[in-house]
Amino acid sequence: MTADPVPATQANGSQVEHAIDCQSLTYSWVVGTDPVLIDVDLQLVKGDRCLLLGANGAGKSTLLRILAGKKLTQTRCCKILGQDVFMKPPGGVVYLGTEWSTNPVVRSDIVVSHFLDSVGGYRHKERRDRLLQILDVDLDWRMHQISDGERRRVQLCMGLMGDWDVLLLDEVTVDLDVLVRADLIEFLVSESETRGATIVYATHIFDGLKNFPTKICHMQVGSTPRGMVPWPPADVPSDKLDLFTLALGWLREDKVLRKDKEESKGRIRGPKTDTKDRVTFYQKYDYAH
Ligand SMILES: Nc1ncnc2c1ncn2[C@@H]1O[C@H](COP(=O)(O)OP(=O)(O)OP(=O)(O)O)[C@@H](O)[C@H]1O
Repeated sequence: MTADPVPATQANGSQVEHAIDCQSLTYSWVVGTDPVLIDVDLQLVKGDRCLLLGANGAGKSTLLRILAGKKLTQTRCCKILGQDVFMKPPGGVVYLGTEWSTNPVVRSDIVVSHFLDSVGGYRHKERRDRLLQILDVDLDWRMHQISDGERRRVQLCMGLMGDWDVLLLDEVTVDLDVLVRADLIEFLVSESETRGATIVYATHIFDGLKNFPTKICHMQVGSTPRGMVPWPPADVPSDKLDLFTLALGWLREDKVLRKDKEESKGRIRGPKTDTKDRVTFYQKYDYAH
């Protein structure tokens, strides 16, 4: 049993009210195996918009799923709006991930207006109608006859039409066309600026995002060594801000680190040509033909 996380303190001695407060989170998918998250810290105040940036397999989705209360962790170190995300999940937290669109229910013959009503759309008519416009959704679409991007737009409308305070977005904008994506980003910025909504957004696509984040969290092979990096950086003029170049530099660093880490455990990616008794796929293919 570990102690509760320590609340941060401001310069004047008062405690900061965190919207998300995750400290020293370590997590293994299978107990007793190597952790995929090691001492992860993620602390955001209301109104923050955090870009979660890292290589494939770095642990972004795992972290977002834990924050969404979908995974039981051995230590109690994640709070949202002051409440333990698993033991006492707070209201107002929306998690949107890619797995939703593979659910057979959302690919069945159901009209979008019925679908949205079935998840409470009639209770949030004003916001639902605003989102229908931003996301350019046709209420007469049938869920089994629409494209992946159109289905994603319905998912976003469904997720965002209620009263949410914290939004956890896991790469769900990847199949949106650029116009819908740009309008959605603008909507999210206005939600955080006007009513203090807090957003964590994991993505590999940085187009049109340079004015989105207030903080960047670099997830490096399961850790967060840089903490919360303020964005935009004070010393860089706005025409020189470049998320893509920043990400590329960090991911090159991560690749070396991950390789060293894996090699120290005897794991090597790529073709297996390093041992005497092991033949590669191509060698096997040659023998067989
Ligand atoms: N169900 C699972 N069981 C065991 N290990 C898993 C499981 N899901 C993910 N992992 C492992 O956890 C690590 C982190 O995966 P995660 O999906 O969080 O990465 P990610 O940063 O979101 O990657 P991507 O950018 O590819 O979405 C990976 O090494 C992955 O192999």
